Amino acid sequence: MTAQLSVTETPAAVPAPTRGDSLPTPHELRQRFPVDVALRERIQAHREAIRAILDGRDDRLLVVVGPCSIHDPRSAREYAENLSVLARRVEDRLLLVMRVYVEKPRTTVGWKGLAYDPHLDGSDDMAHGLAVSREVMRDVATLGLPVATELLQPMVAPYLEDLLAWTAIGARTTESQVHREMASGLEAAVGFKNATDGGVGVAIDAIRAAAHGHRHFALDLDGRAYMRETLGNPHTHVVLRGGHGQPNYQAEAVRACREALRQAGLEPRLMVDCSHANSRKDHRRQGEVLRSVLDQRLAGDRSLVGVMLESHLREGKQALTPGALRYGVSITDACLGWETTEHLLSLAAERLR
Ligand SMILES: O=C[C@H](O)[C@H](O)COP(=O)(O)O
Ligand SMILES: C=C(OP(=O)(O)O)C(=O)O
Repeated sequence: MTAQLSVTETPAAVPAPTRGDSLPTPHELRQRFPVDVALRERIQAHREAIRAILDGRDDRLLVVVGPCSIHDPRSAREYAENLSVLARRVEDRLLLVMRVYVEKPRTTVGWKGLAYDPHLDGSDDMAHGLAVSREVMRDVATLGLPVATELLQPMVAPYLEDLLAWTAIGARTTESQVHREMASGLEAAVGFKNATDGGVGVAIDAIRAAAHGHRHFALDLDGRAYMRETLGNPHTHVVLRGGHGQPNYQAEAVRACREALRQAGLEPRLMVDCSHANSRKDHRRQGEVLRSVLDQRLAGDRSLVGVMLESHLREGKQALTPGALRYGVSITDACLGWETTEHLLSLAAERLR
């Protein structure tokens, strides 16, 4: 017999999603913030420099460094100016790439980044968010710095990817087929983070999947759906970021990952994220992790091709309290301050000389 619902048990109606504002197409934003020939060549040179490090043709250390998230274009530009000066000072031993992270993956909910909510007030002015994200990235690249970001929402990629020299696929999306497909068609090198539980296997699977060509659903520069055919991206690597509060930057964990890569028939190349679970979310510990990576490199481990640091103008983090934000302080994960960052990277270059 069919169960009857009494009047009081009427199921609640599921609210239909509402249609918000239209967004500009990637083509429109590329026209508004164009990349001229000189800048395009510079970005290509940045990509090539990163590929050379990954291929072992350049023995410098790749350093992806910058704010956990960009929330204020002015402080991002000031940070980029500082970093570009430092980049020139250490360029003989380090290739500095700036984190310009405009999308944030959240464990549950929270502010999702500049591209989503540029006014930091829940108004989610995404049209402006995309524009300001592209503008900041272009400014950073114009200063001569290679740009890194995490690509989270595949629809966002066509708005930004011509500006990117290095891309992360985050711990929460490394296992996603959609992200592996996207990575397989990027010109920039891609770092796949290990999973949030510390599992490295998903990042190794991701490298194999992204190395393949794919046909997948995508949007073109005019926002039309199409079938995208990719050739596969051979310039990818694992990023060890620790998991569930346990670090995985120490020699034993690095050796285990290197072996797993070899067994999968892949080049052993790794980046260590000095933040996240590797610092146990204490930004002050990032220096310790960096020192360990340098010790391992100097002891002969050439599989360690890069490090990542979360750093802003000022140390720590702050709650997102509209109208009461301190300039240059992260509103997502806690970061190293500029002076400490400069000191650590100057020392790192000195040790590698
Ligand atoms: O890198 C930033 C955070 O670790 C990541 O976005 C998750 O943040 P949440 O756990 O605060 O949501
Ligand atoms: C979100 C990030 O890292 P993960 O994916 O490792 O948590 C990040 O680097 O900003």
